[in-house]
Amino acid sequence: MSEAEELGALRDQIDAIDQQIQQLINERARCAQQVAEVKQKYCSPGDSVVFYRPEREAQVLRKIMARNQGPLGDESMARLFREVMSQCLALEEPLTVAYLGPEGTFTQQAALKHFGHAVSCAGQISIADVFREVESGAAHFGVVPVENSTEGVVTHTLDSFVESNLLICGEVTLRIHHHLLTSEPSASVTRIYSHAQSLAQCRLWLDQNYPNVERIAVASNAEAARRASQEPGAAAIASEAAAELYALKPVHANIEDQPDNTTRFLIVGQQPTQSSGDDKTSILVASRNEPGALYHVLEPFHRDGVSLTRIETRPSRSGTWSYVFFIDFEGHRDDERIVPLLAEIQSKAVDFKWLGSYPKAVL
Ligand SMILES: O=C(O)C(=O)C[C@]1(C(=O)O)C=C[C@@H](O)C=C1
Repeated sequence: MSEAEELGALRDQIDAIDQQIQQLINERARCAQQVAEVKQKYCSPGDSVVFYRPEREAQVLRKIMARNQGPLGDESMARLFREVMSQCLALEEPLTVAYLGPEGTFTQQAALKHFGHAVSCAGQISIADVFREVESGAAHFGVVPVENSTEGVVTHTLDSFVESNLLICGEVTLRIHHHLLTSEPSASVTRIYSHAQSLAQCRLWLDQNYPNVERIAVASNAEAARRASQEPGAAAIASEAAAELYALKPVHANIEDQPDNTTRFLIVGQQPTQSSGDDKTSILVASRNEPGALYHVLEPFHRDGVSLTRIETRPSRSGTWSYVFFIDFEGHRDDERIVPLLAEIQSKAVDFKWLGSYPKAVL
């Protein structure tokens, strides 16, 4: 057989398989439409129907990864299904997701990684605006950064939870790669723009490669890229998405000092999320300003063998030298062993707020 004949035979097979996949995807989409009707039928009058179900999505993606046998990798397969589910959900209800913008930020990438590309993303200029959009109902959900593996916690996000009644309904992590972007030859760069956190994450690389070039912190990496596209002699540290958006060249790729630089983002919404079987819970606890206060809050976790995944301390705004603790731990509020634990912590704390129980990040 000639090359053309061999390719022709294989491509006929691919066409036939595509036809089957297409039919099956539409069959799946019809099921999702029926699911939407059932949700509407059983929704109590006066309540709004909840179409997006983070716990079910996490379960679907986990099953896909567990049964995958290749040659496509588990994560690649899950990403394909992530998009299929995203389109199915859009048939039930088109979602608007507010994120910390502008367009081209890592938070937008995180939003698309979590929800897939069938949602409409609405970029906001601050974390407070993301919370406001969701609280007012202008957006169904919001996505905000909460911690970075090299730079630590995003304090604006934690502080927003003190005032807000929004609940965490998901988390997503993103490997952060920074690139030096410019439209000029790299030797003629006289200014480098980026967000302060990104400048910090590339500090050693900048010291070695651009020791005498001015570093200017701006509101976001996307804003840095926008400036680099307009000002002669300017470069930006930003993502590949920002490079595409502003037609800049990545003259140096992956310049972050820590190769495993990762940012964790939270999804916030109005409704509580049911247990997915592998969840995390976030709480806010204010304890008495006395010796051993933190120990008393944490002791029940140790005693019951519940793993803490994170603890952050923030000054409380209500009194000098008093603190609130943000605690993340493994388990769901409705889990048998978590119910009494939370009741005990609540009884000991001066102030207690459940911020949400949600599926651990799958992708
Ligand atoms: O199972 C549901 O509740 C659905 O609506 C179906 C489906 C899916 O496509 O699998 C779509 C949206 C939900 O967020 C979860 C899952």
